[in-house]
Amino acid sequence: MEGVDHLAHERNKSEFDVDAMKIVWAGSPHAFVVSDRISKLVASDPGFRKDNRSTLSRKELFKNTLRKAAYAWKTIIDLHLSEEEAAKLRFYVDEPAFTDVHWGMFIPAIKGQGTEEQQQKWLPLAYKMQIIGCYAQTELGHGSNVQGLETTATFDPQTDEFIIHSPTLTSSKWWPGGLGKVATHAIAYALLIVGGREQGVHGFIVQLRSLEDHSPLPGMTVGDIGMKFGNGAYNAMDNGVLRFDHVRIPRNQMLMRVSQVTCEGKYKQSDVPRQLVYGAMLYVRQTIVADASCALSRAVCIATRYSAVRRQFGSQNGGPETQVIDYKTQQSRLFPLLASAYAFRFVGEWLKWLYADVTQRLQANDFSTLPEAHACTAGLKSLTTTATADGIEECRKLCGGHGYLCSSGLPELFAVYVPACTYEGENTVLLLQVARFLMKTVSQLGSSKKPVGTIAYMTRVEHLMQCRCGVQRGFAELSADLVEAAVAHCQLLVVSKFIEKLQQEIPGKGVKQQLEVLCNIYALFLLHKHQGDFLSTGCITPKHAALANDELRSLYSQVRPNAIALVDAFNYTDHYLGSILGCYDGNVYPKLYEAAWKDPLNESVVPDGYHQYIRPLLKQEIRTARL
Ligand SMILES: CCCCCCCCCC/C=C\CCCCCCC/C=C/C(=O)SCCNC(=O)CCNC(=O)[C@H](O)C(C)(C)COP(=O)(O)OP(=O)(O)OC[C@H]1O[C@@H](n2cnc3c(N)ncnc32)[C@H](O)[C@@H]1OP(=O)(O)O
Ligand SMILES: Cc1cc2nc3c(=O)[nH]c(=O)nc-3n(C[C@H](O)[C@H](O)[C@H](O)COP(=O)(O)OP(=O)(O)OC[C@H]3O[C@@H](n4cnc5c(N)ncnc54)[C@H](O)[C@@H]3O)c2cc1C
Repeated sequence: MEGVDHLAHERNKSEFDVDAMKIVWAGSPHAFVVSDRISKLVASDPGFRKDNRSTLSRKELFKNTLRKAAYAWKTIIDLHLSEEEAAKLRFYVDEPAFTDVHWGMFIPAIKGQGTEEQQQKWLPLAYKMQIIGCYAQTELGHGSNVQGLETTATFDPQTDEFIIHSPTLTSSKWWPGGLGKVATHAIAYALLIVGGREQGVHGFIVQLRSLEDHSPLPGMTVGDIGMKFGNGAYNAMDNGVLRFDHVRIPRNQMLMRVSQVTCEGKYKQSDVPRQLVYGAMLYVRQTIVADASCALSRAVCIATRYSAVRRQFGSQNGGPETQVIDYKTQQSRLFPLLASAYAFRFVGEWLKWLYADVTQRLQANDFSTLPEAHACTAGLKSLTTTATADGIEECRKLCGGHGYLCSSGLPELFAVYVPACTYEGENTVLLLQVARFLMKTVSQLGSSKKPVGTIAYMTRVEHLMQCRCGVQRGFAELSADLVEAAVAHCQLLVVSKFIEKLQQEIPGKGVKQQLEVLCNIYALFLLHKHQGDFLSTGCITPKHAALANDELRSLYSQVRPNAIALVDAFNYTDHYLGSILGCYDGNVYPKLYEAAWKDPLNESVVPDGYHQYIRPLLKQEIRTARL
């Protein structure tokens, strides 16, 4: 039935002010207004249609992405959108594209690592998209180990230039988004060699393609690396390969905020720590954490709405069957994910604040909080992306067979999302960074250097004081356990930031109560999942574990009547959700039925290939047919 809200009875059950929750989710009334307006603008514009993506060939998909990116840019200019509105537009267009890396990595790298002069020269061009940049760090042979990169940048004092070269096959740049077919420029990372001495990896601005006809400049071999996981999905992005053959660039194209090379060939290090070369990664990891809550909430919204529509078993006297959302097993799989989506939202908000704080300090040459910011961005990026990728897949299973259809939106969401566990730092490698930071802190316990901020709790953990002398030994041997410790530390961060959020004033009838329920679910679910660790370390008793489990069940019952309203609070349009199972009105079956007939296979009743392959088989003519 068109126009009927099949989930109205669910919405009527809710016990809190959904509009007020929408503002909490968006972050502020202003953020809500912007997000709401831009999401509707994108949804209502046929230029941003995306429902046909899964049936396009790679070339069609890519060209369509180019068209959309150009159209989005035109929209931004025509409507005079602010940077905030433009970023929302990119978000709701919902398609990975070269523009993400241009705005998300190329520009931040120049801002963070370029001198004032370099920023003045390059940023205006980049902001107007008169040049399009990518971030070329990873190589065929080296991704995680940045110090192991093989591309060289050798200074030639005769010409005042760097010679950028790929000495081996494994030194070919491999993976950078936008590099394959679009970018005109790259921030290329290379081992700096000055006067025959290696000075570590640095970033260089390198022009790749002609600004006249887009052909690669002399000395560049560049192309796309090929199809990736999932049809459609991340294949809209032209991840690329690039080889340099003694490419010369002017000396002033080395990003020189951290260190400089003079025209006489002297290498000078400023007071700025070398780690700032990694600054763009710090920035992107922080945005990835914020994005995790979006991806997870989207999957949870689909699975929750569909779970309220779907009925199986339990019919009494010919009445309707039971909504699957009423099964305790469904609730125990779904509601912790709902709670996680909210938890990641708030920790993402906090991380944004932390990032802004560290950036401000860095500008004032205060580098004291950089290690903590690195540990937090790395650890939370790892934790939230792993949980989100797993959560999306769980949501697909929660939708049963229909979840496997592309029209559920979940396969594509998973395929687009799952590389977040690898890019911007492989998740285990990042957890090892957190472990290193934690172990360093433990080794300093008892000294005059008191842990502050997110590690202040360590002084209160007596057990840590006892093991501090042994922590410098056996890091590699114990790394699997240390990674678990790093996860636990990050979980503590997520829980504590959720609790801090609840200590703020939160207006709206019943809103705070709902958030308290979700916070308790998040914390108790973790306790339940890791109860073996809690019990074996004596942190809780078996009685505590049983109580936690009882409490969880009671909390699930409290969420149940509010579940649909809690996902409505994400305020996602049907366009953004891209899912028949998750559509706002819950009118799932007619929409699924209708969509099936739009599949290209159904364009003809008798399929192409019938006369060639099916008929000969049926007629037992297969041995004589030319296949
Ligand atoms: C107006 C219009 C507007 C339109 C708007 C549109 C908006 C669009 C916006 C889009 C926004 C965002 C979207 C982004 C899109 C993202 C797409 C994703 C694309 C993917 C890109 C990539 O993957 S890039 C490549 C990433 N690569 C990695 O992450 C490599 C991982 N490896 C590392 O980071 C390091 O090598 C490693 C951390 C493993 C270091 O290992 P190690 O060798 O042991 O360490 P060293 O190098 O020696 O370093 C030693 C010390 O440095 C510390 N440290 C390391 N990293 C950092 C860091 N980042 N910050 C600070 N400190 C760091 C380390 O801990 C050591 O410290 P110590 O004290 O010595 O122990
Ligand atoms: C979709 C996508 C987009 C990307 N975009 C870009 C881009 O725009 N620009 C760019 O420069 N790069 C990009 N990358 C590359 C990405 O940053 C790297 O793939 C990532 O950093 C992981 O490095 P790797 O591939 O070398 O993995 P590896 O390090 O080879 O990982 C393989 C395995 O080894 C393990 N491992 C590695 N080191 C250790 C260790 N020290 N201890 C224990 N275990 C270890 C890992 O945990 C993992 O299980 C992209 C990648 C993808 C998938």
